[in-house]
Amino acid sequence: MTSQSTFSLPTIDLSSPNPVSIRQACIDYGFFYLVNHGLENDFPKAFDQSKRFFSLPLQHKLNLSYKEFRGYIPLHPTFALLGDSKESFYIGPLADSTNASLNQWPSQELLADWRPSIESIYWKIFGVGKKLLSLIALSLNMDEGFFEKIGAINKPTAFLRLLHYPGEMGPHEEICSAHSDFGTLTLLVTDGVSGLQICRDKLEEPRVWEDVSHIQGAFIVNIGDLMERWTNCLYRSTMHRVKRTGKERYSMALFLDPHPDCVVECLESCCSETSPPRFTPIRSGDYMNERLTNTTV
Ligand SMILES: O=C(O)CCC(=O)C(=O)O
Ligand SMILES: [Fe+2]
Repeated sequence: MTSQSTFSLPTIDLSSPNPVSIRQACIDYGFFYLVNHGLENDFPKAFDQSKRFFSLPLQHKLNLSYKEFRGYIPLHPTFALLGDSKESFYIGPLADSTNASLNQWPSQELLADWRPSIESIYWKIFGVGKKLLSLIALSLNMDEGFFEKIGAINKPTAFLRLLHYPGEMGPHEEICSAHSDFGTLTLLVTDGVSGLQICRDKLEEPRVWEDVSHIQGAFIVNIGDLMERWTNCLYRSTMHRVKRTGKERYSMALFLDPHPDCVVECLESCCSETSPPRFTPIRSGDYMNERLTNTTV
């Protein structure tokens, strides 16, 4: 596998957004930096909270072990066949009154004020994602409220994933294996330690991996597989991974996923007689369950 380092993703400025630039970034890369989103000062606080959690003794973390797609996944769990060197903690949809109780939280005695801090960052990132999704609708020549109307965002099913890569030098080159994200859109923040790479052409052999450099205070946004389906592959869900550097690393990602009952089918503006829909319509919940159940990432 080769890798190039002279590479820069497009930058979208949320304080003066231009749907044409968003469209181009999604067509060319499926990845872009998002700046001037207003959360720059929240990132260090969010990482402090993440470090507090991952610094807990293992047994406390294991008491919150992953179930129903929520909770703690330790280093090298048995299902991580690919041997990723990371531990993670998932927080599921907060607005969903039936399922919010499935979330697992460390007790107030163990980590005072952790839950409200994490809930606060969840909602703040969610707000940015919602704004971005209305711009993405405009970039596709749809009404700005389109995704909200069809249930892609109004009953949010967003998952927040806190990640910690301890920096141990294991046998694998990848500490987060190559994958594409499943849902609509992902907003990622890293602590600046390098390692994130994208592969712009997943069919090319051998794969060419390009380093995504860090921009202080920026989100790294990427298109997910369901958005690729909605847009008939006009917008790309680009494969990415984290390469081992031997350095400890923290990141966090908010995955915006449609409501389970939302049917994902080719957008009117993305198909024509000469470019018919490539995918059959699918209920988001069925698609996500299948992908989440079979994932090793
Ligand atoms: O840690 C990173 O920078 C990437 C994480 C990622 O791609 C994911 O959680 O889907
Ligand atoms: Fe990802």
